[in-house]
Amino acid sequence: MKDLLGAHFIYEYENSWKYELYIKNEETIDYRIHTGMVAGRWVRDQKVDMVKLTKGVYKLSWTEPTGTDVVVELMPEEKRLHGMIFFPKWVEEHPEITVCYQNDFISLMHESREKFETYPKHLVGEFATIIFAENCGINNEKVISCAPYDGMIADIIAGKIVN
Ligand SMILES: C=Cc1ccc(O)c(OC)c1
Repeated sequence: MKDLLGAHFIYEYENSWKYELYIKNEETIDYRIHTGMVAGRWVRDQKVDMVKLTKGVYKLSWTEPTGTDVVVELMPEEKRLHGMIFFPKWVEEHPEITVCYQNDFISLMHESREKFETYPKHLVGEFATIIFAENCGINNEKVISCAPYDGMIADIIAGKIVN
């Protein structure tokens, strides 16, 4: 797992959704969603299950306060990953509720998952290409510390944002 800890990735799913992931430590991730169904959403301190499946292949699995479940299989050396997202029905119907800095809206997520429908779930499984990778060290609170904005990925790739 050592090689993965502190990793900061930006990747594009084959459906064009662009996500940013920071592996803060062995049990925690931060992330930002730049484009796609819930573009603008960002999250810190999501607890995850992290395992190394074999050399160069890692699996991250977690369940979110919205009720969304996610499994991401990372193959950093191939610059590839596969993500499987299990959205409750309500997130597909009201994605805008989840577009926020979630840490400030945990009770709204919990209320919404009770108020609206869970089933049938909306599954999105896609491969993605890793377009940016660096290591920012573990427990770096600066990596994901503001909302995503248009052009942010270009700024990060250009080295205009230093953590
Ligand atoms: C729903 C969250 C979610 C889904 C897919 C991802 O690759 C991800 O990375 C941080 C997060």
